[in-house]
Amino acid sequence: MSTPHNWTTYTAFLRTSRASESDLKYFALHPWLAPLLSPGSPYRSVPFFSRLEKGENNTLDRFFNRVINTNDTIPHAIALVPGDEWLALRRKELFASSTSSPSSSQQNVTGEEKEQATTEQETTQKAEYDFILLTSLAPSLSGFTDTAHGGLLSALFDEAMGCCTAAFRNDDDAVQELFTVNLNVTYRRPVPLPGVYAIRVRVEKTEGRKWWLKGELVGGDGVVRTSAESLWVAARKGGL
Ligand SMILES: CCCCCCCCCCCCCC(=O)SCCNC(=O)CCNC(=O)[C@H](O)C(C)(C)COP(=O)(O)OP(=O)(O)OC[C@H]1O[C@@H](n2cnc3c(N)ncnc32)[C@H](O)[C@@H]1OP(=O)(O)O
Repeated sequence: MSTPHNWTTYTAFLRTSRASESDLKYFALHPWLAPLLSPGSPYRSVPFFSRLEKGENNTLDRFFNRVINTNDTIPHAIALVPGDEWLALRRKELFASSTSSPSSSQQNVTGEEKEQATTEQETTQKAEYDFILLTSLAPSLSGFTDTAHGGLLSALFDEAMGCCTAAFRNDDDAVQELFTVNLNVTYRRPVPLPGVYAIRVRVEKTEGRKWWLKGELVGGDGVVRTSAESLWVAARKGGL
């Protein structure tokens, strides 16, 4: 077991963490990932939160941080997140008309503010996706021969989407924890093993306690092999 990561809040974790040199070196070997990892990229490379050890007495994320955190399952995984400025603009965009705004200061965005946000978007580096998971998938994740198991792919989408929603919640947030209530995965093409893949996800819209997300998995050939749509619901205030 590795040393537990010393995180306090997810926002602080995103701001202060950097993906490990060994993971970065590994993914940099794949030329198709260069635009995402280069200094000019709109994304920052951070550790994949779910993969971090949370401590012997903390059972959070055990599936991701222990069971499939091995050389013959997922040897390498990192997350790419947009810069703070772009995330702030996306927050404004997503919660402008929603009652599930992540903080009271972001509620009731006026037309003028929307216009300002649009101008800011033109000057801030645009990120097409809200969260990207780069992952290597090793042979022991097979269902059919040398092919990733569909259930594993669903779990990867679920986790990437969960991390994506977490980035939009502020630490002092009125929004409660979010849960997947529906995850619809379309298996378009087999996902060969071993391989390196990007799972890129985006929040499509929010409405009250409900958040809709979309995602797709691609490899170096750019073919969308799997896609997913999900609905997340924020727990009622005061807990479940
Ligand atoms: C430090 C932080 C770390 C951050 C890192 C994060 C990484 C995390 C990664 C984690 C990744 C792992 C993630 C996982 O694996 S999460 C594990 C899998 N998910 C669950 O276990 C969730 C189980 N479900 C529940 O507990 C309840 O349903 C909750 C509490 C979520 C809502 O129950 P609640 O009683 O409060 O709400 P409601 O029933 O009134 O519904 C509310 C609204 O939603 C609509 N609705 C509901 N269901 C569906 C449906 N299926 N299709 C369409 N619509 C649906 C419903 O009609 C209603 O709409 P409206 O009538 O209001 O219009």
